[in-house]
Amino acid sequence: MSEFAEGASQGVPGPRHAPLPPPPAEVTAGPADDNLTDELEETYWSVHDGAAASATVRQVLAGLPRITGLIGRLAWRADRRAALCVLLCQLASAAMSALGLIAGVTVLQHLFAAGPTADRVRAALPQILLVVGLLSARAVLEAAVAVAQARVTPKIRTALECEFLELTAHVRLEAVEDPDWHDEVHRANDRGLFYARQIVGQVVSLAAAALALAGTAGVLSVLHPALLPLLLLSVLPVGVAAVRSARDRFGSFKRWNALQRRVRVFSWLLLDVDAAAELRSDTAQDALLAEHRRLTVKIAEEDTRLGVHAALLNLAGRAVGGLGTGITYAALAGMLIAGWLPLASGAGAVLAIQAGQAALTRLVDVAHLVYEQALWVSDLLAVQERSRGLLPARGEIQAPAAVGTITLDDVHFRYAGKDTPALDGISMTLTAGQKVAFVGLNGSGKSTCAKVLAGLYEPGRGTVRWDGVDVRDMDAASLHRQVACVLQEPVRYPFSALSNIIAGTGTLTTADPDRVLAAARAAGADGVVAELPHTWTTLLSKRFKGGQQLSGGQWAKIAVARGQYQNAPLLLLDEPTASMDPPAEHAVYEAVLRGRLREDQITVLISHRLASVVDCDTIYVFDRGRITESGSHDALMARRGVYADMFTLQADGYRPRSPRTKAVP
Ligand SMILES: Nc1ncnc2c1ncn2[C@@H]1O[C@H](COP(=O)(O)OP(=O)(O)OP(=O)(O)O)[C@@H](O)[C@H]1O
Repeated sequence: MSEFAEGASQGVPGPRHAPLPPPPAEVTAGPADDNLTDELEETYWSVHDGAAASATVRQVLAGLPRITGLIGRLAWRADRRAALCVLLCQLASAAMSALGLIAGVTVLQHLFAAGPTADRVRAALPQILLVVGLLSARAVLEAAVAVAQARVTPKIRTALECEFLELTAHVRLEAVEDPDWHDEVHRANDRGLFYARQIVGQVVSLAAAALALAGTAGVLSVLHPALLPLLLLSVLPVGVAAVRSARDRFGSFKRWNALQRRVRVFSWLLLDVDAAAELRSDTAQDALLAEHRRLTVKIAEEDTRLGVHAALLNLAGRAVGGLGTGITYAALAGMLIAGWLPLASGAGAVLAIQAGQAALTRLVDVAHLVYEQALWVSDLLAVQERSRGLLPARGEIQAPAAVGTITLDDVHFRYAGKDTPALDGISMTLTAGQKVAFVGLNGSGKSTCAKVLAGLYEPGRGTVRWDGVDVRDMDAASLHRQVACVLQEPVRYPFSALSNIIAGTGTLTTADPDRVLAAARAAGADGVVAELPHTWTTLLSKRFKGGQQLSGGQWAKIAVARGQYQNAPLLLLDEPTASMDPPAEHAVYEAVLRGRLREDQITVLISHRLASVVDCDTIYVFDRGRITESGSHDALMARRGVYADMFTLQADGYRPRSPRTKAVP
């Protein structure tokens, strides 16, 4: 059924819907005070925030070996020597701590022995020096760990970042246009790479804490095997309190983060350069500022609530931990009184238990952090893996630098999620030196056909052949190099004018000056560059000091020059001139058609302004994914079909109207 019904008055179609009641007199710009975060949708970049708060201890523990292995492999790949140094120095440092503790107990044994104090101190001196030596060695080893970590961490991040961009930048266009892919890639870029850097240090801290705990257990078992269960008794309550506190912190962070996102909506709007003019003319700033203030006050309240809650939780944790410590010390006293343990070993046990408690608290904290960060890093690696499967074909054959014919044979193409095909059996042959145009209504398939020609989309059915060779058998990158595409909304590179023109040849820095000038002239961009303060080297972005802003039409000319400079056997221009006024577009298309830099180039123009394409050798008229008419302008006009109707309609629009009779005042 049609979406529209005949309107009540004069046959004008009107929308079909139920009558709309008037709006309320009051409305909030954001959520109500008591529901600031709950109605927020989970955004693509926040899916793992607070995950550690809901993970069980078993999940966190079970994940650790995999994460440690993963980071170990990344470190190994990035810098073997540094990775090995971190591992060995970390182990050695833990051994120094344990030995230091044992040496400390021996010192105490000497000090607690019978005899004059001076003799006891003298006897303890070598052990004291040993303790000092061990602690100094530990400090040096920890510094070595930090240095090696500083070497390996940036390398891991750089390697991951380069590999990530290298892969995602080459993924097939169809995949890039999938919104889910967009979310995944941005999440990996924003969070995955960020946490990939953080997690290395965290894994090192985790290993240090685990080794310290193991070292403590080792020392206690040397002092007396019965001390091991005592350690468990004393650290378990501490561990429970640490888990509670870590979860609470992660849960709170999720809520705090949601509030920050709300605030950012307003700061973005207030700072956005595109919104600036309208905000000022609407005088909407004060309203936005008021809402911003309301939310920031809420954040301040949330901060205070969190701070107080954390302090209370900490107190409760310490109370529980203290209870465990009390029980431990009572048991220790019992062992001393029963004569199971010499006094010096008892004192050593107290030190070891304290060190063990501190190590466990750190271990729990870091384990939660590592668990959550690992989700982001795993995401990043999963995107990299998926990207590998989405790369274009790497056929054996290289696309030729010159082509005689490009043939499309019964090409079909359907976008993912669409019921109707965008191309429904397109056949055409383009020959070297030909100038052709694609015309037709919006959505008729012109741009899709251009992208299939450019090798950006692979046809679902049918073939595209270059001099008889199926492009599916060609290396996709080599094909892209032989097609110069100037698409709707061309990219505005924030670089110099010169870099903008040469970017299509795979370099931003090395130019062929004569060819650049010729390309700029052919596109009508020479006038644009000549008026810039530093001509070719002027930065085309207001974001940089001295950068210049170009108009839409000026950008289009630069983009056409970029296409011309590429000097490819196939040049596609898909309405890059849409933002130009008709005479300017006409001038650019005239320049493109007349000032071609290579005679054998096949030029495909897509335009809605038919006056721009009358000089083309062949004009293809698209309608719902099919070609309904084709031929030269004269042939199509003589045919009196759709093209002739469209052309006449546009031409009528430009014809001067008969002057109106002046109204008598
Ligand atoms: N990225 C895309 N994802 C899904 N559908 C798309 C996509 N691009 C185009 N389409 C659909 O494919 C059909 C053909 O679109 P195409 O852009 O090729 O038409 P066009 O003739 O170039 O239109 P226009 O004159 O508006 O540029 C349309 O129905 C359009 O909605």
